[in-house]
Amino acid sequence: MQLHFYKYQGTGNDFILIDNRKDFFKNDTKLISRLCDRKFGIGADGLILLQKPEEEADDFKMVYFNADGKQSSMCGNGGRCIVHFAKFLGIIEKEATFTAIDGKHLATVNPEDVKLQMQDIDEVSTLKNAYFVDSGSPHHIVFTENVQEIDVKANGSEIRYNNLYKKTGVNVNFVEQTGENKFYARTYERGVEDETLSCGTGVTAVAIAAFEAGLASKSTISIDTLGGNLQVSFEKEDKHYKNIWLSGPAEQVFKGEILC
Ligand SMILES: N[C@@H](CCC[C@H](N)C(=O)O)C(=O)O
Repeated sequence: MQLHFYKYQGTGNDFILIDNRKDFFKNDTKLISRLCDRKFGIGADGLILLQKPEEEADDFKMVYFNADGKQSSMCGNGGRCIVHFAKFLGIIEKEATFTAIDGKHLATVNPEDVKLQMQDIDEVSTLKNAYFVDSGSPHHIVFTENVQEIDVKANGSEIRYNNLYKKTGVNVNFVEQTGENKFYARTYERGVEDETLSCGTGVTAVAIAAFEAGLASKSTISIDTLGGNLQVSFEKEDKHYKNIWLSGPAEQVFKGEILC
């Protein structure tokens, strides 16, 4: 079969997007990992299916797979890319409502960025020298100095496979404070098993952890990644973080067909 695909990137976190409203693409771990392979396939950190909505109020449904071919939890950058794709396909104009594995999301598209509403966060766990936040995907967060010098793949994989997480895995973020309400984050992603250039649920988790740790005082936080800048804004009510929005650029890079 010839598979028609679109390649997207959101701050360097890259994805294969497939319009699967006609339901022709069936989940196939081996095929998805080959399509995501940078030598034998198209190359991507993950693959995303845009499906017909299951709920009447939605514009579409998002189904996300990591580069290892397995379906996973929420992808924030992928969520921003699929909203851009939905606009390209003419499904939406400036606003979107869609359902992903973690629930309902709202989004807006402008020429310069896509803003995506993330799920509310009720719990920030304090660990030994680290934080844990589930922002749709599970994130371990370490605040550190000299983040550019860290071997993210080696240190991240050690944490991802340790006894605390080895059953389900975790994404690992190394974060340096670079200014007032400004941070630099580097992320080891579960399912890619390597550092990616950016992680949307990762920076969301980092912003909430930074606020909770008293390292940030504003409710809009700027986070640089290897692939560009993302902004996270939120409101805190008691212990509850709500109205969380992740904003940043998303771009269609190319489209093509691949034999599979
Ligand atoms: N790149 C993503 C996160 C994708 C999911 C993650 N690898 C996991 O399996 O938890 C993002 O932008 O949020």
